[in-house]
Amino acid sequence: MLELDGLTRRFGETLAVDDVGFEVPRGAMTGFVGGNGAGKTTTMRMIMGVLQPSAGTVTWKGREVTVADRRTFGYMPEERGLYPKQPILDQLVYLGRLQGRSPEGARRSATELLDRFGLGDRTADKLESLSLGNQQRVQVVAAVIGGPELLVLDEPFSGLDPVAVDSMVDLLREYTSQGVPVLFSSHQLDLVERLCDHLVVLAGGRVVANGTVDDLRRRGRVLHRLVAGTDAGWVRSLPGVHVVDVDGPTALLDLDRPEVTDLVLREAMARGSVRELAEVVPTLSEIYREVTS
Ligand SMILES: Nc1ncnc2c1ncn2[C@@H]1O[C@H](COP(=O)(O)OP(=O)(O)OP(=O)(O)O)[C@@H](O)[C@H]1O
Repeated sequence: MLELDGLTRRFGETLAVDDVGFEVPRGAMTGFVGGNGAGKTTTMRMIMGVLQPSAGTVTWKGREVTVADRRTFGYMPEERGLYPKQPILDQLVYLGRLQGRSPEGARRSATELLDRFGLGDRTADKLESLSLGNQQRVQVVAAVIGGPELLVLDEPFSGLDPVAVDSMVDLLREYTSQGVPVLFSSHQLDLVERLCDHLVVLAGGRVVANGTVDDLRRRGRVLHRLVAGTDAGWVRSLPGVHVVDVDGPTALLDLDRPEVTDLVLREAMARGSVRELAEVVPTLSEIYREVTS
């Protein structure tokens, strides 16, 4: 498990990362979200040792992370790390060797991974000759080529088409199923909602939410949708009911207490039929807006 504690980074007057603490558990996918400039990249750079923290610690497997530990981490930096003018396979083999793989092992893994991403016939091409999405796929291969114990990926899904997203998701799930903790940043909340076991939301350099997606949903405001047989305007007069919206027979309600659901149901039945009375659980986008506003 990776743990950050009190991690802080200043750039002159700018407090880019402010007392950030969270865990990236084993075998789980942790989504790292936040608006532009929230501090995600700076945090990831401190995890990887590319930037020194102004304060705080990064702990790996219960002790302060070392240079040797970081060699076992797979990293996909925001600025991407590969050389545009070098052949793809050569670079990947080189990186694999830097991370302790044998030349044959690195070549075999790189070829298999490139095949998987549909790039098996491009191995001798220069990186710059690939489309941006395909370059991105190669960058991910570079992050995993050493057989990482932890993956830190800065916006790995940006610019990928849906097929490439699915290949990447499958690949990352293979790592989490082997126990590898994965931390990735993204602005694509639908994807984060689909993928993540665990979520950390950053705003203005601080952690404003941290937990499983289900936890955060439960903490959000759960509304109820009533679809009555006829106009539902009468709900306005019920005690304990705050009407968010009424449109003909459909009403969106904020109830004071769970028991108020029974009252709404009884009243609706007494006035005719009830087509639906259901909880409306907030989406991740709604929770995100709430915690970052
Ligand atoms: N090298 C640097 N020198 C000065 N300020 C920096 C530096 N790197 C980052 N910052 C500032 O730190 C803050 C956090 O930036 P960071 O890149 O970590 O955010 P981010 O959440 O990754 O944003 P984005 O989603 O736009 O990539 C910003 O105000 C940024 O301008």
